[in-house]
Amino acid sequence: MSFGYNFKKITVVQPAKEFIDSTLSKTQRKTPTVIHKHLPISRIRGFYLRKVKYTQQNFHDRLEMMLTEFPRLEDIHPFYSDLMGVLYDRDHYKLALGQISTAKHLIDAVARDYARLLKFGDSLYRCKLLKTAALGRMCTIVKRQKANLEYLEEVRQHLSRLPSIDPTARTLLLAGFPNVGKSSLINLLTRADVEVQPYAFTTKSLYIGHMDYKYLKWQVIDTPGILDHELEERNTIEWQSVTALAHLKAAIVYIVDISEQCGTPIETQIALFKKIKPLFANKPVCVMLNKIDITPFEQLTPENQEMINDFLKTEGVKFYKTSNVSKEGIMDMRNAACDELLVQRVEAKLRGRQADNILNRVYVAQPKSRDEVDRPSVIPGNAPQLREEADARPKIRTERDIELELDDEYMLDLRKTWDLKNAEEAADAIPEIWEGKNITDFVDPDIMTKLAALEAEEEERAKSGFYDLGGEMDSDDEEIRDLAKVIRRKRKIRKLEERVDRAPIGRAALPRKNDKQLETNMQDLGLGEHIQRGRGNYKESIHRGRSVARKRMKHNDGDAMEVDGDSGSVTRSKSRNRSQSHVRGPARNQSGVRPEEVGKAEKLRKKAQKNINQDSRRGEADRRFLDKKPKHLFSGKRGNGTTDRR
Ligand SMILES: Nc1nc2c(ncn2[C@@H]2O[C@H](COP(=O)(O)OP(=O)(O)OP(=O)(O)O)[C@@H](O)[C@H]2O)c(=O)[nH]1
Ligand SMILES: [Mg+2]
Repeated sequence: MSFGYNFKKITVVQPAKEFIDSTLSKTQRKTPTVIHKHLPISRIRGFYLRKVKYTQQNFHDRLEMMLTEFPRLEDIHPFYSDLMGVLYDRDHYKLALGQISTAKHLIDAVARDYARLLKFGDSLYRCKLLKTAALGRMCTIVKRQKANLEYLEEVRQHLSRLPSIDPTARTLLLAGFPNVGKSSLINLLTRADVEVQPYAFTTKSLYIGHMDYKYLKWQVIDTPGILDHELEERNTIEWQSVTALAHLKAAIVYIVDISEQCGTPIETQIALFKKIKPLFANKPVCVMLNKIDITPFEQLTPENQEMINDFLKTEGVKFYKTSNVSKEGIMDMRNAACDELLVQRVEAKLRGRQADNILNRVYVAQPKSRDEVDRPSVIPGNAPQLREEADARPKIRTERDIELELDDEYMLDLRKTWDLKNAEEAADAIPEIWEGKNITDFVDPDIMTKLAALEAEEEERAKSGFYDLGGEMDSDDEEIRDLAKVIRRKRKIRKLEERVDRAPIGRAALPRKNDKQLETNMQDLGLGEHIQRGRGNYKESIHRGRSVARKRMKHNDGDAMEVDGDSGSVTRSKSRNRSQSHVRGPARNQSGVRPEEVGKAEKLRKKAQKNINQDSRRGEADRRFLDKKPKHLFSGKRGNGTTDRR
């Protein structure tokens, strides 16, 4: 709606029960849930106080939102104010909002009282009881608003479906008895598709349609029919029409069915017009004598003709004989009504202060000739001579001319235009500066000679066949590679075989790291290298060949060969695993650190971790949903069972 009312965007009003459920559930979800009686009492109090405050805040916010979103009857256009008054009962509406406001204050008061009481709570149990009482009282207050909330929701739904009538726009308002052809007319004038039926009270509420006239936008409003009786006896349906007639500054089109097909005598229709005429004060009024296709004016009974002739004498009202079926007179009537309204609106605007203000600000310039003298254009006498001189002057050869002349060979040289004291300096090199240093200062003056020498050397090498050797070595290379492949394969096979031999049956190999302590002990005893991995009993560990062999080799001991015995050429450890362990790098916390600084690094690591550990200690607020969809939050409506689990 362009005029500032947005009745369509009011938030849904939940029924009391759902309102309470969702608010309590929110408290449950958003506040800590674990407290212990051994904790300091201040913490216990804070825990429950938070729950009370949080619930109050939520109730408060939701109620406050209702109060701000539902329009206040005093603040909106009188048309809407009255229409809402008629449709929803002004008193009921105001009372409902008033009670919501009271409920809001009561909830605030409850929270305040219990917050005070909670300060004296001396045990978890008492604090909990106080919290329960506070929440319970708040819920009771909301529960009492059940009827109001339901009513407001109905109002909200109805409001959102009200036609978007702009009370200030250019409007044609159709009025008359039921069944005279108002809806037929709006369907003719606009694209509104209002229901047309041959019985009374087809239209039961206001309808709006839009049309263009004189490049302006117009709204046409169809109203329910009005019966001829006293104001007090009118029903809600009729009252809507009366409200529109009373408050909208529109051109009124009053329709009279002269064929009496609608079931109402002409006399009654004219009587109604006279009765509601005060509502038309200061508005352009057109009367349509409708359905002339059924009964033309001439075929009316003499009494009726006379009555209408009398009626025609009414001052300030224009009459048109029309038919919605043959469309006779419809456009004349519409144009006249619109024109009249336009004139009236312009006059009203000019009367207002706003128009004055605009005229004061706008100045419309109206040029006037200063005298009657004829002033033809003048060409100075020496003009041809000046032109000749200009032509005779030698032409300047521009850079563009040169470019066109030279075509591809052209090079833009901006230096030639430089105006220097010594003209030859124009071609000087300009020092190139990079990071505050002159680049030429860093150029090796002999770089070119050095490069030449290098190139000469390269050439020499190429000539002497230095680079040709590569191809010949290829065959040798391949042999070595093949051999390496065979060796690698053999090694792999042997490794696998050994593993098969040595695998303890039914017992997992003990990972080495678990034996740290024992290992060091063994090392202290000088047995470090003899730990038999994967076996439990270290005392029974066998001496392997390699380490001994190595030691002896260190001492140049000839007996080394004898220890292995089986092979004369290769000295090999009996444990392949062991023999390859030294290939693994140092421990992760030692790699990249100097050995003497390992301790220090470890200390630093622990220190850095300390704060993190302290901060991430799990507390009561670390609420985790082990169950991602806790039943009580997702299981929808509850049955008749207890609700005390909150
Ligand atoms: N012959 C004829 N019938 C018409 C004319 N205008 C309306 N009607 C008929 O009159 C009947 C009532 O027309 P509506 O347009 O529904 O009348 P209404 O004033 O909107 O009636 P309510 O909505 O009940 O107040 C319908 O059957 C129309 O076809 C007309 O100019 N000539
Ligand atoms: Mg109608």
